[in-house]
Amino acid sequence: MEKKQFQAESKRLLDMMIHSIYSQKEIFLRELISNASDAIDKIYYKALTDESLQFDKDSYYIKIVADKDNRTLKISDTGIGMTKEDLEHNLGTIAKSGSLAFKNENELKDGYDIIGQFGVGFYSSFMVADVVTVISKALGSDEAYKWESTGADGYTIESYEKDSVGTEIILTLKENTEDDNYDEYVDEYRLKSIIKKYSDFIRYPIKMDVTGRRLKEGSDNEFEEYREEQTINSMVPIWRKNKKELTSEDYEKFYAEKHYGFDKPSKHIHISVDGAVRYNAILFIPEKIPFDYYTKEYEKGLELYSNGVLIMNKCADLLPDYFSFVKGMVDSEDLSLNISREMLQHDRQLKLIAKNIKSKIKNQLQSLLKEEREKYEEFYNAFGRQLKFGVYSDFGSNKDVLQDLLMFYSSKEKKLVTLDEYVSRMPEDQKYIYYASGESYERIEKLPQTELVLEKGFEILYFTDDIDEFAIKMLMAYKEKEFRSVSSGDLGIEEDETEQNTDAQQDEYKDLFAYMKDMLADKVKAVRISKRLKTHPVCLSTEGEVTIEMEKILKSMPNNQNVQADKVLEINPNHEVFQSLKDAFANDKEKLALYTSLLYNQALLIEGLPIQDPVEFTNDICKIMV
Ligand SMILES: Nc1ncnc2c1ncn2[C@@H]1O[C@H](COP(=O)(O)OP(=O)(O)OP(=O)(O)O)[C@@H](O)[C@H]1O
Repeated sequence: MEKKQFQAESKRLLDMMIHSIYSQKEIFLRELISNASDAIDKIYYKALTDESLQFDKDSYYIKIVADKDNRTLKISDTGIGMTKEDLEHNLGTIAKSGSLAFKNENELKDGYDIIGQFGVGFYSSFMVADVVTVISKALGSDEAYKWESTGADGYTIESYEKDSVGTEIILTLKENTEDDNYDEYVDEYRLKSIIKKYSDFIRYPIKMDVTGRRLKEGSDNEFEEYREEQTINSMVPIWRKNKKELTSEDYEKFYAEKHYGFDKPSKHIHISVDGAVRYNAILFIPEKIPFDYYTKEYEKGLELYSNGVLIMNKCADLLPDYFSFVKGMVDSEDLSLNISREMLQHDRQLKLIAKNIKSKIKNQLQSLLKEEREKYEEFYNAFGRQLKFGVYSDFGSNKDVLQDLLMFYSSKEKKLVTLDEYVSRMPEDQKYIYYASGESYERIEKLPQTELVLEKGFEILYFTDDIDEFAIKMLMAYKEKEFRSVSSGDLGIEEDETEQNTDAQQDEYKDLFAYMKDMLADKVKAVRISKRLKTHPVCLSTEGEVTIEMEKILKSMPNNQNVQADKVLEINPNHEVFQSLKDAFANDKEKLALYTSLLYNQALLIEGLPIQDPVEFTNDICKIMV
C-alpha cells in the first residue's frame, strides 16, 4: 500500500509530539474527546436543520474502550465522520498552516509551548501512541476508510468496513519507559479521572465499560466483579451551571479544553441574562498575548450556540475590534438554528447581545483596574495597544467607552498611570496634560524638550507606541484638559521674567535667526530662541497638528503622503553655543553655516530622525576639530 507523507509542517509537529517531554501527556484524551464532541455537534446540527435526517438524541455519544491485553485505547464517536479526502486533508496537514513558522526552533524544542499556541489536537495522540489508527465513515457516504500512521514516516489510507457513521480512533500505546508508564492509559480508574478532570462539561455522554464489585447473590461475604456501561461526565455545559457552584479552576479547565489559549485566563466573566434577550455567556480575558494577535491572521470572535448547539465558531459581530482579545462563547435560546452569516449581521437579538457583552467587558476591565492593579497592568501591557487603537478608529466614536481604561508611563510615578490619576493631581497652574513621544522611556527621559515642563514640576506622560499620539489627537482632551506635546510651540506655561527676556532676545537677534533659517531653507519653518531648554543647546519643536513622532510613523507607512511636521529649530540662549553663533554671525559667515548645519543635524539625532548626509555631518565635525 502506498505510504503518503505528511506536509512538512505537520511532520515537524509530529516529531515534537513523538519525542515530547511534555509532562501532561494525559491531555491527549481531552483533545480526542473534544474533536469527537465537535464532530457530534456537526451531525447534531445537521439533524436539527435537515428534516431528511433522523433525530434521536440517544444516538449521540462518545465511547472509550480500553483493552489491557493488547494495550490499545479506542475513542469512538457517532459524529459526522470523515471522507477519504477529509482524512487526508484534516489529519495530514495542520489546519492553521504557516503558524509554525512564527516560532523559533528553541521555543519549539520541548513541545510545551506549541501545544499551547496551536492546540495541536489530534497530533497529541502521538505523545502516548506508537500507532494511531482512524476508522471513519462520513455522513452521506457509503464507504468507510482506515487511516493509519506510525508517526514521522507518513500514513496510509485504505478502504475499510464500518457500518455506522462516525469515527473510531485506536491508539496502540508506546512501550513503558523508566520515566513514563503508558499502561495508565488503559487503566479504567485513571481514564475515568482524566475524563472527569478535563471533559466533564462535554455535552454528550462519554461512556465507558467499567468493572464494579458487588456481593454475590445469596451471599453476605462473597464478592463478584461485574461490567457495566457508565456515563463518566456530568454533561451539563458549564455555562448553564450556577456561578456559585463553579470555581476558578472549573473556568480554567473550560478555557484549556476549548483551546482559547494556553495561558490561564486573567479574568472570566460568566453572564446569564434573562431579560429582553436571553443568553448565557462565558468570556475570558487572556493573560498572555496570542502569538499572532497583532497580525492579519488573528481572527476575533466568540463561539455562538443556539440553545446548546454550536452554530458558529467565531462570530465576529459579537465583539468590537477593540475587545478582540476576548475569548469565549455565547449561547442564546432566541437565535434560530438556521440563521446564516449574512442574516446574523442584521439580527436584532445578536446586536443586543453584542451591546450587552461590550458593557460587561468594560465593567470587568474597570473593576480589574480598580481592584487588581498589577493584574490590570499585565493585561494592559499585552492588550493596551488594542484599546488605544480603539480610541483612534471609527473617528473616535468609542473614546467614551475606552478613555478610562488607558494608561501611560509617567515621568513622576515611573510607572503606568491612568488619565484620571494624572488629571486629579495636576497643580492649579498647569493648563495641559503633557506628553513626550519617543522610542523608549530611556530615550524620552533624555529629551531636551522635557526640561521646562519638568522644571515646573509638571508630570509628563511618555508615549512609546506608534498609535499613542494618534489616539490622543482623537481624544483631544480628558476631563476638559487638553493634551499637549512637550515639543509643541505653545506649552501654555506662564512666562516669568527670564522668559520675557527671551522675547527681547528673539527680537534683538532676529537677523541672526533669519540668516540661519535661510541656510536651512525649507528644512525648518523657523529658528528661534528656546524657552523650554535649560541645559541642552538645541532641540526641535513643532508647530501645528503633526508632531515629529507622527511624521516618522506616517513616513513608515506603505502609502505615505510625505506628511511633514512644521519643525522649529530652537536655540538655548543661555548656552555657550549661542555666544559662538553670535560671534560667527558678526565675523565669519562660513563658520555660522557650519554651526547651523551641525546644530540642525544634532537636533535630528536627538529626535531619532535620519540625517540627510551623514558623511557631510562627520566631515563637519572634523572641521571644528582641526
Ligand atoms: N473524531 C473526529 N470526527 C470528525 N472529524 C475529526 C475528528 N477528529 C478530527 N477531525 C477533523 O480533523 C481536524 C483536525 O483535528 P485537530 O484536532 O488536529 O485540530 P482542530 O480540532 O481543528 O483544532 P484544535 O484541536 O486546535 O481545536 C478537525 O478540524 C476535524 O475536521
